[in-house]
Amino acid sequence: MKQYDAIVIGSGQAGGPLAKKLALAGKRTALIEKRWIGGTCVNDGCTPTKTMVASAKMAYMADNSQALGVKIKGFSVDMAKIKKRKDAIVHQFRNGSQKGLEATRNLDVIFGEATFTGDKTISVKLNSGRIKEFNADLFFINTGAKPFIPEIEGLNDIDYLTSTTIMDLDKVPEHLLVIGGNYIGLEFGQMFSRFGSKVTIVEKSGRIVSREDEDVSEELTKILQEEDITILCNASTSKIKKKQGEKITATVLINGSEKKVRCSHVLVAVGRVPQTATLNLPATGVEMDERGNVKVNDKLETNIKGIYALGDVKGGPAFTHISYNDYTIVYRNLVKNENLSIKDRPVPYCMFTDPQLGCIGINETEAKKRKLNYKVAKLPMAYVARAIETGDTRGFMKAIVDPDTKQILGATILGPEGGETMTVLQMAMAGGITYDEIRYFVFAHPLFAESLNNLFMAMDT
Ligand SMILES: Cc1cc2nc3c(=O)[nH]c(=O)nc-3n(C[C@H](O)[C@H](O)[C@H](O)COP(=O)(O)OP(=O)(O)OC[C@H]3O[C@@H](n4cnc5c(N)ncnc54)[C@H](O)[C@@H]3O)c2cc1C
Ligand SMILES: NC(=O)c1ccc[n+]([C@@H]2O[C@H](COP(=O)([O-])OP(=O)(O)OC[C@H]3O[C@@H](n4cnc5c(N)ncnc54)[C@H](O)[C@@H]3O)[C@@H](O)[C@H]2O)c1
Repeated sequence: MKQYDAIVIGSGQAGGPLAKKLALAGKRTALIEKRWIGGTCVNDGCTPTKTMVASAKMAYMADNSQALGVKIKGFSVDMAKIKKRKDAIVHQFRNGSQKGLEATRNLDVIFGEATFTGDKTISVKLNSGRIKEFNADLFFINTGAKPFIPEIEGLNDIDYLTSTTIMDLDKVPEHLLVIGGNYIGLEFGQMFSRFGSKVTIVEKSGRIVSREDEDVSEELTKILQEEDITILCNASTSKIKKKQGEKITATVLINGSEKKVRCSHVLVAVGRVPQTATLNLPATGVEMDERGNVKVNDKLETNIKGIYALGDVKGGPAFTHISYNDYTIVYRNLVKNENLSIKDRPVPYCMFTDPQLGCIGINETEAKKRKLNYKVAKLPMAYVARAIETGDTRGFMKAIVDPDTKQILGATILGPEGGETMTVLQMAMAGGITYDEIRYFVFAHPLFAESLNNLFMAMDT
């Protein structure tokens, strides 16, 4: 059995950089990956989707160019070329990372699936079919998550799509039924609508993006409906049927009444589950919660000393930047002897619909729930000079502030480049810049960020 100082399982957004840094710090390290370097973000998540969102935006702009005085006649969408461009960017990112890892001294990159067989001992089924055993003092689990497939009668009888397989299509679906109305459902729903599909979104809750404030759901619903996307809320798919050579018929229950939706493709986008099943964690004594997430403390250590879990596999906010931040915390604590924790770290996020939805801190719903003394600043994008000039006034800026301390408690920016404007407020929050200072802050004109003056000006003191 080969012995390492450290074994990292999974080359996600934490695993790859952590393995490299541990090896460079002098620890004999192995990185075990069952599929591709870069994990979900690079291969099935952020990189390919945002590449395709860019193509969809181009189609939208071509379709709406007349309003800005530019006529684009007879544009068309070449799905095969969109896929080819996406694949090239994914390969560039993946291969670049792999080369960097393989060239790192002290680091072995091993392609195969890891399973615990005993205390801090794993067996790896190599891609060649051979099995090897390894042990180490330190383990880092970064095995991520995969799409959750709900039990729906008839679903397994069709070639349903997931967020991974939908990006392999080289033809535009005629009618895409999307089950789930949050990040994945909305990003893909809008993207394929812009490519030319008819899109129907079926959402179980009373509204899409149901974790956001109601006005955000309302505005985004309006925006998507303006693009002819059908949104069915309080809706669940009870049955799916497909006769040979015919379309798929989905039976959707909306507030108890039945509706038949005939479609050509079904995308399942109802959340993700941790990839812990094949790890056999009980063999090394690591505890999981009832959903299979690895339980960790604020320093990302499991109940077994020396075994850590990072990224999506531990549950909680599932974003690339959170997984990457997990790596920096674990690395700095172990190698730089710091005393960092994930407690109270900011969790910004941006949904890449168009317009984007960028969020940081608490929203109004949360402020109410916590019975805080708060005020709301809100500015429609229709009042933002940059939005008017560029011809896109959809959405609004909203911030929650503490009227006593003048601190910003949270912000939701639904608008063009909403993620970037949200980040300006995130920096203000981190630096303790108050909203009354932002009122009179000098921003370059005419940026979206400049309108943060007006956002806080519109509030009474
Ligand atoms: C369609 C889509 C779009 C997304 N867009 C965004 C976005 O815009 N912004 C954002 O912040 N987040 C986005 N996310 C979420 C983001 O991709 C994840 O939160 C992020 O990749 C974190 O992953 P991770 O580091 O936990 O592990 P992952 O990246 O999931 O990597 C886990 C790795 O472990 C490997 N593995 C699993 N089990 C084993 C085993 N037993 N042995 C060996 N290897 C194993 C897997 O093959 C995989 O490579 C998106 C996700 C999806 C699905
Ligand atoms: N831009 C980004 O940062 C980004 C983009 C894509 C994905 N992600 C990450 O990927 C994760 C998974 O995204 P997701 O959208 O699949 O999951 P999600 O958990 O965010 O949303 C799932 C949605 O499906 C609904 N739903 C659940 N069961 C349903 C059913 N049977 N019928 C209809 N609707 C149902 C839920 O109410 C919810 O609105 C997210 O947690 C997110 O962190 C992030």
